[in-house]
Amino acid sequence: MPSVARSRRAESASTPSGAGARVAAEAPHEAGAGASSSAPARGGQGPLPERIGEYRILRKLGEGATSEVFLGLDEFHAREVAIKRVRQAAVRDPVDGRYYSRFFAAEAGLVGRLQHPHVVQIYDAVTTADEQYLVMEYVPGNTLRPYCRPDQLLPLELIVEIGFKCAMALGYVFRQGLIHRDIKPANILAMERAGQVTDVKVSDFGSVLNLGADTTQVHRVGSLSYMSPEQLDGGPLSAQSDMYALGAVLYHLMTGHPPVEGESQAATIQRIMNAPVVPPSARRHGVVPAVDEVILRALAKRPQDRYTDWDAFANALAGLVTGRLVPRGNLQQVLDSERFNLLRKLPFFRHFDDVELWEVVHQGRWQRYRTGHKLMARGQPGRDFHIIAQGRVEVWRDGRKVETLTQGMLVGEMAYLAPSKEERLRTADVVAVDPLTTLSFTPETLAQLSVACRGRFNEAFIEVLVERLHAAQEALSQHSRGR
Ligand SMILES: Nc1ncnc2c1ncn2[C@@H]1O[C@H](COP(=O)(O)OP(=O)(O)OP(=O)(O)O)[C@@H](O)[C@H]1O
Repeated sequence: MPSVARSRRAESASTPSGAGARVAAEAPHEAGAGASSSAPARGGQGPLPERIGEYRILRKLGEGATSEVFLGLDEFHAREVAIKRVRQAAVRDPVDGRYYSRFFAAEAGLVGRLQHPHVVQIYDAVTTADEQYLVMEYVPGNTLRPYCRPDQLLPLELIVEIGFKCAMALGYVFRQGLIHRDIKPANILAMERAGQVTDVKVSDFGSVLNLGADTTQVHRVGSLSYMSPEQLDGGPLSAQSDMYALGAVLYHLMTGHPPVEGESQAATIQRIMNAPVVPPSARRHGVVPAVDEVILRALAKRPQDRYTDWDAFANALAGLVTGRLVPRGNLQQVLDSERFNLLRKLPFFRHFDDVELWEVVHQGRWQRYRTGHKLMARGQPGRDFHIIAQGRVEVWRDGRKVETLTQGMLVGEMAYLAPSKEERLRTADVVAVDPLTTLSFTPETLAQLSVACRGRFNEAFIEVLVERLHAAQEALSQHSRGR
């Protein structure tokens, strides 16, 4: 939920709906490295509860202005969950209590609704006489907040990658008719492995604006440093308002400073409305003008000067990676965004939607092979199939080259699709003739995909097989005409 603090100006400003003005004051440089991102405004540090509802509590993960978040065990589904329990003192607050209840209700309204690999899933919302809590997907790691500190900045390329994933996720959210309204580093959870950020998930939908359902609005919800001019002004909100906020988060991650700072809240508000933003390149070595351009466009004062839609913003970010406009730094491996964009171009995946494509990126096995590598040998059993992501292979049978397969084509699917074990033998030798990258699946890894995604694979397989059948018939009829 958004931390709520009062801005004098915001309080005194009129709001069309008559609802109170809510501007969360962010203190950008107080970012701590721990899991807990903000000090509780009210309520104390109670002892760790043993259980919350049906969940066994393992430890505390963090706390915000209005709630505490615990790691719990969902024994029924055998999974760890994050449980966000609203502080009762906050709900009972005579002044702000009703807003806190609204924030809870907003998130509770999204149970089971948002299913995207880069959005934290909300599994359940529970209200009893004594407590209110949300049960969410557990994201092991931290928020992005510590990485805004000038001494802990992430590599540029990773920041752009984070931006791409968040833009895709927020595009998905917007297609559900929702505007997040409180995109800030503390609301983006970073999964970490061995101290490295490996993935991100957008969280905390307490401030969400449901375009289809919300008839009255609480205005000026959000966090000052990342708030768009129109949001601050109580104007109509659009996807471009979240775009501004994401641009501000990326700016902060790149430079260690929010795009606009003032000596006071009033000064910050004044600058957000009027002052030009210092380009990121002036604040971080290695940032090229193309990066400035992408970030500054998201931060344009007028919504119509930002990107027309989320895809355009995501593509502009991806273009920085593919165009090698951000230095590779320590990250030599292929990035998820590159993989995603590569698959998106392949005809095999043309019927997959973004969420399904992300599943493929995450679940498939990506491998590189050198030129000359024998990917498959005739007569050997095989259960996996490969999709050529980059490079070419030659198919040899009886000492004769029968085919050259290129990017986007399938290899080994016949053995994979064969109905019986005896038939699951490779019928040809397959050799890489270029440095090769493939994405492969076995029956086991494919079974881990969602039903919808497996359905897409089946559709694509059928299309490939029908194309092959046509090609074979064509070859046969040519052969018989030639005789
Ligand atoms: N799904 C999750 N998985 C792991 N940790 C989480 C999860 N959700 C929240 N946390 C941790 O709990 C902290 C507080 O969560 P959150 O920001 O949602 O609470 P809040 O009361 O809404 O805070 P605020 O009002 O400051 O935004 C986060 O900063 C994060 O460290």
